[in-house]
Amino acid sequence: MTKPFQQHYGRLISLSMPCPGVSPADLLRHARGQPRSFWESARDGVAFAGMGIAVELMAWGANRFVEIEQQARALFENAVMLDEREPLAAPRLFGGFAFHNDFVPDLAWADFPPAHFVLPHYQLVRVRDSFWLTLNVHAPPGEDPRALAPDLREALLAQVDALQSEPPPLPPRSSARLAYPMPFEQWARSVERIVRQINVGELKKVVLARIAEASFDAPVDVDSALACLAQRYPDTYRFLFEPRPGRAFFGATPELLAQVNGDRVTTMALAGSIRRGATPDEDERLALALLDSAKDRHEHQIVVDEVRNRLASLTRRLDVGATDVMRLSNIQHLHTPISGVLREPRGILPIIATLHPTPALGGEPRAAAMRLIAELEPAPRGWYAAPVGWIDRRLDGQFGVAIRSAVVQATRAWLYAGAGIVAASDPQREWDETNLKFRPMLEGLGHTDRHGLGHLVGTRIATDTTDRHGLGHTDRHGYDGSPQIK
Ligand SMILES: C=C(O[C@H]1C=CC=C(C(=O)O)[C@@H]1O)C(=O)O
Repeated sequence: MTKPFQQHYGRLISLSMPCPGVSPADLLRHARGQPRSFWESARDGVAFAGMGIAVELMAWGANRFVEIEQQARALFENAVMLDEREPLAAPRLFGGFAFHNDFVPDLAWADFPPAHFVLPHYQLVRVRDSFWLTLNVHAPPGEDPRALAPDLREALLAQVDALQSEPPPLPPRSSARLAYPMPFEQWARSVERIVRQINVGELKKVVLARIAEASFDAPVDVDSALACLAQRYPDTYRFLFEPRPGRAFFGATPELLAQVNGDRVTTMALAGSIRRGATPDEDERLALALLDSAKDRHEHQIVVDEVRNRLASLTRRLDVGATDVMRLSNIQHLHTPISGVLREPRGILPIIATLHPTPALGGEPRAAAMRLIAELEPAPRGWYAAPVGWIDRRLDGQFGVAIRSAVVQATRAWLYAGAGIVAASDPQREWDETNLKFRPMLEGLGHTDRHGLGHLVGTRIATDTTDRHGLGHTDRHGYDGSPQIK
């Protein structure tokens, strides 16, 4: 595998230099009209943006995780770093996977193969207050990489210069026309069918999703949408994958699928939801109701148990933290942090392959839930609810679960939202919950917030099942925009 790949592509060479004053958002604006990628992590203050494509990796079918791993290994094995000053500026692949193993791209997803990663030609990283630009190229086979260094440095300097100029203005936004192709009656029938199958013991849980279709008079302005999501949903992972101009998948997900750094793995269970309150008191009452809800606890515990089971044989230590409430502007979720030490560190991809889809997005048992999802959902999920993120040279990386997301084709966008169905689910409540989950992307796309919750910025309150006094923190830190309390 390694050899043919390298013969075909030559050898990867990377060079970085500081790029003061140019943010990842600026790079994206300069890169309009080219392939673009973006990742901003909720918790560690690091953001990446990519422009152009130096290398792309693709794979199909159930084996797509292994094939991307092999291709990434081959790409990075003999890579030459001409500069090693800022580790986060080292080359990184950005991309993601389709939800279903047998996904065949169609309609909305025409430009999204079942697995697709790009190494950007130019890659910018923000690390706290500093900015680094990296140039990734392939030396033709046989070429001495170091001999190319002076030319590459010159090209990189010219790019830093170009990026330091004013980015082009954002176009005016046009308002969305919305359509929801699945009528409530169909949703209700599907929920009832899942509940029946749960009641006869065939299943424990299935996550059912639906779509909102938005159309605009002008091309969808992803840059403004990402800026709005960063402001309104700071406690999320924001991502953009735009392999062709105007063909984009983007979102602001609160859910980390996995992060691997050497032998450390971090993940979470996120399932069980309730709305935000209109006042701090109501908000707190709702958080307590969520923690007390047998239905939501059960829905959540299925995810915790399954993540624990799947990671058990891969880890020599696994810590499941206390369940707390994650608060986002639109919704509150039950959340359990999970972390561990891997027996055999082999990077992020085997972990992703093991975890995807967790019962927060698929169901339990997995195979039966996946069959039912394919049968009941009229349109394919594409990359919705699947892993999206980045892979570094060591094959470590960070992947979110691509929920609170939309796929864009020029003037149209398809938004996705799902809800976990368990025995005690009520069709109307689950439908309302998906409406709450559509809200971030609708806001991002310029649809106004009619529910007046604009003042509630993402916070998290610390609680556990036995000791709820952590809820008191909201009084002191509540609605002031602080990204996280813990
Ligand atoms: C499937 C989605 O959310 C998942 C993540 C958090 C809470 C969920 C729930 O309560 O149903 C879902 O499992 C979605 O946002 O489309």
